[in-house]
Amino acid sequence: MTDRHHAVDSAVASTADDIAEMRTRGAATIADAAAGALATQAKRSEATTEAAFRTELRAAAKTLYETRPTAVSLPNALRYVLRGMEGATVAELRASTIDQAEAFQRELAQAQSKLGTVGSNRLRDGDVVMTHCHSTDALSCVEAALEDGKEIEAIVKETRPRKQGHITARQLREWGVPVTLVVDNAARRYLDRADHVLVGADSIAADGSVINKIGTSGLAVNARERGVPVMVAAQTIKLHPDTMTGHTVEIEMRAESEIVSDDERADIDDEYTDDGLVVENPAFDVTPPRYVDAIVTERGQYPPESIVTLMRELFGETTSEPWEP
Ligand SMILES: O=P(O)(O)OC[C@H]1O[C@H](OP(=O)(O)O)[C@H](O)[C@@H]1O
Repeated sequence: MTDRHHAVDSAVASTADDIAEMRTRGAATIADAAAGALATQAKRSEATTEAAFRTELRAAAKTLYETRPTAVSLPNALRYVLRGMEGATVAELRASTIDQAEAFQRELAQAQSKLGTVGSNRLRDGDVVMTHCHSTDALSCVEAALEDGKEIEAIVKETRPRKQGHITARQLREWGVPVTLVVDNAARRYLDRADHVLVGADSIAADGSVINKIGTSGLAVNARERGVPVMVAAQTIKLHPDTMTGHTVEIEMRAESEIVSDDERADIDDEYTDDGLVVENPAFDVTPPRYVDAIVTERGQYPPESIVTLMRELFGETTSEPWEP
């Protein structure tokens, strides 16, 4: 273990593990957990100098950052908290970091609720929404519509391989929403009954492309062909500032064991010695802006092509790694 790893609190390491293993998942939830972990690091730090405290917090941020690559809400959360780390003494640094993390978590919750209000204005009484994966931002739009007294129904895609659609279905049922759960391959057939496709996002690129759970792009193309509008619910924490300077968003490749067991693999091809059978498991895909009707944020709704103006306003032109001063 390096000194850097020694400095990272065990609670931070455990939060990082939870994110990597998807026990904590969903872009907004990951951001909230990461900010909370930095606050914990600040609270528990035994650093005696300002420099040591800063080093510890940056090491904690790096540990959290290295868990999953696609949802930009994670580095955006880390950057937000570390930028608020101010003071000339350890006590001041500790207090400012904790305050900033708590402010971040408060703003995250408020943003989601504001976004929900904006998104719910697009939903009419009696509408049917088709969902993909589980997005708290997308669900906040349904929740706000229900609070307005609108009746909403849902067609929920299962979302292989991890079946986050079950989480969506459970939440919607708790709210009393009639749910039809379908396998992913049934989506096109059920689009005939849908008034909206409603999904979240892990990252939004400067050109308005939406990076979300694998299968979103195919759904959006089918929805366009069927004339069903596609609404993406994404707080501004999902805007990916690096894409303004030409960077692309890394798509996470997850373990093949999420798709096939060892036995299933051996059943297909038991020749482990060659590379004849390759199993790939990308967690996300990219939906081009022309298939998206609106990106709904806490700052209002945007056509995807104009999201870059909001991105520039919020993040400026340049970015750095979250732990860089
Ligand atoms: O922030 P909220 O809207 O909750 O979720 C946003 C997105 O995060 C999820 O990723 P995963 O399940 O962590 O791979 C889904 O792709 C979902 O659309």
